[in-house]
Amino acid sequence: MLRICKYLSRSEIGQLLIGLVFIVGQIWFDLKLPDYMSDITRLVETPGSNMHDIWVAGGKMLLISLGSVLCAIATGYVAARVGASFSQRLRSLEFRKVESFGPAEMSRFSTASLITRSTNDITQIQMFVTMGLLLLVKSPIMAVWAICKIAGKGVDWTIATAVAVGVLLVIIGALMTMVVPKFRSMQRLTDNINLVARENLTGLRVVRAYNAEDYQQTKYDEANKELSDTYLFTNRAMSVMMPLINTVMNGLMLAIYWIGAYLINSAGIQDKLTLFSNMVVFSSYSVQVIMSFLLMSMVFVLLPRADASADRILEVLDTDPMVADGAKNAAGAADAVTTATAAAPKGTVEFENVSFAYPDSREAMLEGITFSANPGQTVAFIGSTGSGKSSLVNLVPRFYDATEGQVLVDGVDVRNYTLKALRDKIGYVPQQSVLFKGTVASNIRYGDRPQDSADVELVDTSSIQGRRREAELMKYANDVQDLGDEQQVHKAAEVAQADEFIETMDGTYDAAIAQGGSNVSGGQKQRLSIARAVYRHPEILIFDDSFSALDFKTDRAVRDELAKEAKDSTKLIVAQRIGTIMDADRIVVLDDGKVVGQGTHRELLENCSVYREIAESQLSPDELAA
Ligand SMILES: Nc1ncnc2c1ncn2[C@@H]1O[C@H](COP(=O)(O)OP(=O)(O)OP(=O)(O)O)[C@@H](O)[C@H]1O
Repeated sequence: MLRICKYLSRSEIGQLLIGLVFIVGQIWFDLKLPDYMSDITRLVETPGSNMHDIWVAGGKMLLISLGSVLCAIATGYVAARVGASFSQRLRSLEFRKVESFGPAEMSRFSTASLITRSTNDITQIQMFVTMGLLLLVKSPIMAVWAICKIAGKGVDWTIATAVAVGVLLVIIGALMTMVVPKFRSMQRLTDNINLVARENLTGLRVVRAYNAEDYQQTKYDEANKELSDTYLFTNRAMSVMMPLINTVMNGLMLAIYWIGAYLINSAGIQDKLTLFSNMVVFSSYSVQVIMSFLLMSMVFVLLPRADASADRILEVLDTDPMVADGAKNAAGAADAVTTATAAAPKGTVEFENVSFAYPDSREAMLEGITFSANPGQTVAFIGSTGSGKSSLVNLVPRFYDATEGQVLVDGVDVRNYTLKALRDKIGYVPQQSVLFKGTVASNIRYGDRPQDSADVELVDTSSIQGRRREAELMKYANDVQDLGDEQQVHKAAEVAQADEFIETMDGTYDAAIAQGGSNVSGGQKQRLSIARAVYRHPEILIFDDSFSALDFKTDRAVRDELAKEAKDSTKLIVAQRIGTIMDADRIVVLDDGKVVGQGTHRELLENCSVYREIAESQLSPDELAA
């Protein structure tokens, strides 16, 4: 928990210190009250006291109570402010970190867990900062202060209070031993329930089609029951805490008055009044002592969960992605990039004896891959399912790094580029098209522009200047989003053969796209994904089986348009259909992670048996002979 505090900003630490002053003020006011109570008791008991003096003492008590309330409000205000801005920063930091993660880190954490970590876990931290941190500070100060106030006012009463505190500590200790491990497991169970719910929602159609609702329901019920049982256990255990503490508190009162009665009874007439007044004061302070332990026990309820959450958040924040920024790896990478870029023509892609194994696998998936693609050329990859085509093209934008050999773009090892510089050169169309909630146009002009900076500034929203800066940045981001060049958006859609169906949509380019593109067809999604890549005018276009959902005619039309409009871009195309790639300048045939043939369609038909088999299974004898 302490480690996460290093993410507190200076202004937040300052505000917490101000909060501390208010807490001390509140305690001072609270502990001042019994003094006036004692005065009033003495005045009431003393024959001939002036009524005016009692009113004055009562008035002071009221003012002191008001002071305590004001301090409590101020403390709550400061704590809420710090809690909100701190959790906002943690969420932003976690989001940034997750954005830098590659597939390896994503599979290590799982999407469901990352969502819980940036929502539920951060809420635990926020709750702790807003409530727990103050209690953590307040309760010991209050306990020590109250004990100092009663020290020396009566040995018997002090012993009774010490016994009550001892009993209280045993109760709290026993309860905490039972519930803390459960509190810790709660976050993991929340992950689990998110995982099951997410899987069910994303696979809803399959679940329905296979009548698997009962199966999913059982899975969800199991996860749900486990979480509910844990909640129930902890809440039941905690529900006995309050009555027990109340019993201890009432028992202590009883003991103080009982002891008091004995003491007053056996005291001389002149000491009776002092003893009585001491007893009243003592009982008030002992309540404060017990209250401070009660507050401490509340801290123990919040702390274990916040502590577990802090560990989970830090686990994400401390993870360095396997694919690191080039500038960090190689000193002077920027120079290397500039020099090499000047030397090699833009858009060159070379694989030099590249081997690759997935992080969780010992066997190499790709072995000894060597080929090159010159600017403007189309290089296609074909091979049976699982032969490693996607794994190969994924090495260019560095979703993974080669385990051996080198992948070079424009003559420079991709590991030497900053990720932004490298990815600015690339337009990537994934195997499964991904669209984002927004409009058709916002999906086509999606992404950073090359001139944009790599990182958005992380502002400190705990200060007024920070919140102003945040508003400015958000306004800028919104303005920039609306800026895209309309003509280029239309042109990209034309190249991807998406313009026709966009024109028929309600609102055309401003038509709404639902989350994940669920309101357009698979082929339409693919075309919009292609348009998004084309819009960037990148040096290198990567199509990972991106024509599979297109009919033959559209497939042909897209390739013709690409040849015209993106003639300067190097195109790497992964495909299953021979028809899609037979015009490519070079076709690389993969089998079980190795290159088994390279050349043009004609050359491969003659000298690559794997290619010939694929071709014969897809083309008619006339087409083969053509
Ligand atoms: N993230 C991963 N972790 C471990 N192994 C993986 C991962 N992704 C793919 N593989 C394995 O790598 C092999 C090649 O997968 P890849 O997706 O590159 O094949 P592909 O040729 O593109 O197949 P397809 O034509 O079906 O898309 C497969 O055997 C697959 O099981």
